Amino acid sequence: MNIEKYSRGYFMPPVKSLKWTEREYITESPTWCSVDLRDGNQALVVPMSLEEKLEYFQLLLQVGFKEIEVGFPAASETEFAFLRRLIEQDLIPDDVTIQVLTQSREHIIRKTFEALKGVNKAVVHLYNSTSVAQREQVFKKSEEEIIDIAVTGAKMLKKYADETEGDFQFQYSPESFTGTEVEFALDICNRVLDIWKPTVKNKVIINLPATVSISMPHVYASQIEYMSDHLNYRDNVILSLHPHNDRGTGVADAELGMLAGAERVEGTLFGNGERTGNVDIVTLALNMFSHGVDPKLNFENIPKIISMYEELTKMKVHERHPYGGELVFTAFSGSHQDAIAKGMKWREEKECQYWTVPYLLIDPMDIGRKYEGDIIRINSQSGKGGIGYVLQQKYGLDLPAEMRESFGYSVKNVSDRKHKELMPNEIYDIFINEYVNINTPVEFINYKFTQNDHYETIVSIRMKNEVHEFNGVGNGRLDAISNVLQTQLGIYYKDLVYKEHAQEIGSGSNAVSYVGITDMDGVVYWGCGIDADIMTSSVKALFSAVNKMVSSLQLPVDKEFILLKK
Ligand SMILES: CC(=O)SCCNC(=O)CCNC(=O)[C@H](O)C(C)(C)COP(=O)(O)OP(=O)(O)OC[C@H]1O[C@@H](n2cnc3c(N)ncnc32)[C@H](O)[C@@H]1OP(=O)(O)O
Ligand SMILES: CC(C)C(=O)C(=O)O
Repeated sequence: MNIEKYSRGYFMPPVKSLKWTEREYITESPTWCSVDLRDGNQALVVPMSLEEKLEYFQLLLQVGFKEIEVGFPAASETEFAFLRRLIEQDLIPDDVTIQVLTQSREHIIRKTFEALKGVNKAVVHLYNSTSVAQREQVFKKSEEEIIDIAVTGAKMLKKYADETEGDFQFQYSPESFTGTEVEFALDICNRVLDIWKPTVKNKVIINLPATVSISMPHVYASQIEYMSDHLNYRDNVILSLHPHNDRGTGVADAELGMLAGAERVEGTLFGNGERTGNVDIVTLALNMFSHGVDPKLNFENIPKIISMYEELTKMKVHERHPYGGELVFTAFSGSHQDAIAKGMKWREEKECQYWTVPYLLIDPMDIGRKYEGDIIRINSQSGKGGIGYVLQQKYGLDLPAEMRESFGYSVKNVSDRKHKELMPNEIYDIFINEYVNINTPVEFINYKFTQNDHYETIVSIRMKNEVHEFNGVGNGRLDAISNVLQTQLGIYYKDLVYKEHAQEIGSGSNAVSYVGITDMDGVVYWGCGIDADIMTSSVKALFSAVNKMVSSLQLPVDKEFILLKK
């Protein structure tokens, strides 16, 4: 690769400006300005139609934006008509301020104010490019001539605003700020401010865009801090950021920029915008949770926001997109699933105030995602914790820890062989087929018990189509039946373990029992019984475990019953 072709194209402030490094976190949310309908829209393959813009505008209102750049009215008929529609049909709520963008060219400014006629209030946003590259290559102008574009535009805005009814606030962006010498950017902004003379009542927005992000975020933060410290009329200036994401650091730029003194951020939903996009306001806003700060935007139903966004922009939210992506709350891998399942249980038991579940930055439910099917999904990388969690959450089956392990391997193997993710119903089917009410080759039919100082049983068992009755005794009922299996059928095992619970999910409320037995070589076999009757469920669990052992050891079953060598 031809690395000699590249070098740094940004400028550090003339004096080091690093106070932001000492601020640990953001203490309040900035003023958000959505530029979806302008910067986002201008980057779409097919910009939105008027009706689509109207629908998107409603979406932005629902999310809670109070400042919305609605377009570049001089750009096209649709842009112009959209603004007219908003004004004429009184679609702008009183607590929302719309914003429009204009170049510093008189016919464009005139058209912009024509489009604004009748508006109650609006931000009029003037820009011109200031970077070395743009001055030299695009405008072919000196610094003074570039300043003149800005100053002339600022004067024109003032003139047209004076001639037009409505409250107008002004915004200026030294476009391509990140490629501009910081002193020059400061000078041009101050020259514009001198024209507009901001007051407490009518503050001016100075917007410092990372039009193209060309440095690491700490450089941008230092540039912002320097500007914040040296701008004239600072108390009457709202310092705004407009990061793009060329280096993949749009969010970092915005966060460090806020630490450095910015009070406002322009961005878009899911980061739509020119090239790699504008900074993603969904991410920035939800990141506020990690500072314990209320972002004052409502993303309670992110699935609905995504579906509207995708429909209107024809863009896709990537599966790994922070917060919004389909897979961002999903763990496939075993150790993550195990930690999440334990963390969720801990949270339930301890009634924790703060969200601390491992691997999950926020509670997915807070943004309209669900636990079921979202958090833990199963493939060949999964483990017993996650697989057990799915069975428990979806089907109310709380397997003993040791059984989870053995079942976990069965499920992983199926997923590995089939080379696919397994859905909860497939996992359930594997469980039912492998463990529940297994009745071949030794089929449990029924039992009777009598109780003295011990239990006596008569148990009916079918083998090879013939039903036999056996008598047995034991300390408990399950023990009595287990003794029949061992002493009369010759199916020997040891270390019987047992667990049961009510199945609260699904139809009816069945009892679920789990039995583990160990053969003479130390191999453990598990079975499960599900039945309306708790005793029957435990007997079925025992027979299931026994049948698994008989089948695995290929023990002969005939009229003479099973004769074990050991
Ligand atoms: C970083 C950003 O996102 S900035 C916003 C960019 N958005 C858009 O461009 C979308 C909407 N734009 C448009 O529809 C059109 O570009 C219009 C209507 C604004 C202007 O259209 P046109 O005049 O036909 O074409 P074009 O945009 O190519 O104009 C370029 C001219 O404007 C000048 N120019 C560009 N930006 C500015 C500015 N901010 N202020 C003053 N002049 C400017 C250029 O130097 C060039 O001048 P030249 O003709 O002397 O060479
Ligand atoms: C108009 C300005 C703010 C812009 O969109 C940019 O610089 O990216």
